[in-house]
Amino acid sequence: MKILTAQQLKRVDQITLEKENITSIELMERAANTCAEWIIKHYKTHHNFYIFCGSGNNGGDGLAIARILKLKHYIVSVFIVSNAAYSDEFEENFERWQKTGGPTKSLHSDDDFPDLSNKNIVIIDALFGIGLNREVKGLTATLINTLNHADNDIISIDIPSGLHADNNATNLHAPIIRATHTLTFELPKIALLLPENQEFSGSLNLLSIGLNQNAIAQQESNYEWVTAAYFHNRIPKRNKFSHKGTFGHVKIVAGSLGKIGAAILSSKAALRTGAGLVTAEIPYCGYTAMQSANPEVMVIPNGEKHLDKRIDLDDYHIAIGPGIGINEDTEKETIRLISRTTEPLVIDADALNILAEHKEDWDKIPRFSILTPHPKELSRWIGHWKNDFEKLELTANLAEELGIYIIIKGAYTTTVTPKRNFFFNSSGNPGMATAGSGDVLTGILIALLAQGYSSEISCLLGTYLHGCAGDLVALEKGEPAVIASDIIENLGKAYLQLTKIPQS
Ligand SMILES: NC(=O)C1=CN([C@@H]2O[C@H](COP(=O)(O)OP(=O)(O)OC[C@H]3O[C@@H](n4cnc5c(N)ncnc54)[C@H](O)[C@@H]3O)[C@@H](O)[C@H]2O)[C@@H](O)CC1
Ligand SMILES: Nc1ncnc2c1ncn2[C@@H]1O[C@H](COP(=O)(O)OP(=O)(O)O)[C@@H](O)[C@H]1O
Ligand SMILES: [K+]
Repeated sequence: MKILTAQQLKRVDQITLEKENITSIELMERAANTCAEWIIKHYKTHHNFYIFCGSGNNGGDGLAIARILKLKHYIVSVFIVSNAAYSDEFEENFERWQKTGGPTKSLHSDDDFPDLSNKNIVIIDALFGIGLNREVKGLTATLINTLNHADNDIISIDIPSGLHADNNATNLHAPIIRATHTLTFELPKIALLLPENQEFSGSLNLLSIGLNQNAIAQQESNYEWVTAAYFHNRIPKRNKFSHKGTFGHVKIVAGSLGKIGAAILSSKAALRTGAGLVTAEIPYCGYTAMQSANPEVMVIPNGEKHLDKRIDLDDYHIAIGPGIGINEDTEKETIRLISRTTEPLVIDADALNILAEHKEDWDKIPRFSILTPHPKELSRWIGHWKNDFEKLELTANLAEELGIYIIIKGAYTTTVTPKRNFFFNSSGNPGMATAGSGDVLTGILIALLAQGYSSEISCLLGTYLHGCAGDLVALEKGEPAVIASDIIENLGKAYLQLTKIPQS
């Protein structure tokens, strides 16, 4: 699903109106109904809503939501930041709201702000949507700060008011609503997916309002939101006569004294993702641990406590890095490895840290290799970034120059491609911020490459499956209890969910 700019979304709104022969008011009514449905479902015990409306169509949404909730017997009050000009849809919905007889207050100064000492009152923020294009100032700025200081839940409609939908980088210190939940229409807005804006959106909920899908597909965008739908028809069935050779031989080059667990996790994840054969090349000190934990894995010992010998290539699909540590010998062998193969590698953890120090060797990294840095590791490759857009641009420069894929790990893990496309992963949860969860991703990625998936699909499918398995664990055990081994154990279920193969 594409991620569009505010301007493109307005175009899509317009095409939807023409193609479906509906009015803007009718589309707004759809949007409001979907929001009201969500609110009623999630706030069963709250009966009192304060709805703050701006003068544009976001305010129009707020007024329509107010009416729908009022007609369902909730206690609703509307507050309008007074303005010289209101949009037509606002005017129409204001009239409809007034007919319900619900209370309305115009805000002319902060003396008009309501008392928010009752924490059970739920605030609905319909001040600004994606039409906002400059910093919020004056009374609305004061109102946003006041709402942020209250302890009430805030539900933002479409986007937290004050946030610029496309690029908020220069607006970070402006007044912006800090929502508990954001109900955004149809597609996520790019600003909602970037870590620098994390304090604003709260839980992000995508609500479909039936925008024209062809119109969305026609818009040019190199930002994509990856959901289960992306993989429809992209995961081939296993051939009845296939054998373990069909699904590739993975080699996990990993581990050092005290960090053998990383190698165990990556190897197991590769098996659970469907690699035909898995060999772990690890220091001898991990031999027994690996054989006991993963009897299916073959082991090639390399070094005593750390990797210090030449790594054989053979026909392996190789991932290198988890737990290898930073040691002179290991450094030498890592660089030797990238220089000797043209097959895509998965490069993670300390292999990333080692290579970050050897810029002169970067051009030896095989094309279409996959690098999996978390932001700290990434900064060793691209240096400091001023904002998240610059981070994406600098990463794309590197991906393009070296012809590689870079997976920036974190919430909404982002795959950056050599063609400068950015894929944001929709699955996963903060429970996955736990030791070894990145090692699991490495095993998944190399197993997908071994099975013949392209580097691009391996990145997208790998990050999606990883997140989906993490979500299944969180659902069952709660986010704090998620551990890397559980993610591995749920890879099968995640795969079944994605391919909808009935479980018998
Ligand atoms: N048919 C449609 O167009 C639909 C629109 N929808 C809603 O409409 C929203 C977009 O509405 P609009 O384009 O009217 O814009 P907004 O309601 O987001 O607000 C922008 C309005 O505020 C003014 N403004 C911009 N920056 C300002 C600032 N810093 N200080 C004060 N005023 C400022 C603009 O001139 C404009 O009047 C969406 O986010 C969504 O909530 C939804 O109802 C879906 C359907
Ligand atoms: N808040 C989050 N939401 C979703 N996924 C997350 C979050 N935090 C971390 N993750 C995922 O967990 C993994 C952590 O990897 P990494 O930092 O390399 O951990 P480790 O080195 O312990 O294995 C990544 O795949 C990352 O995307
Ligand atoms: K809003």
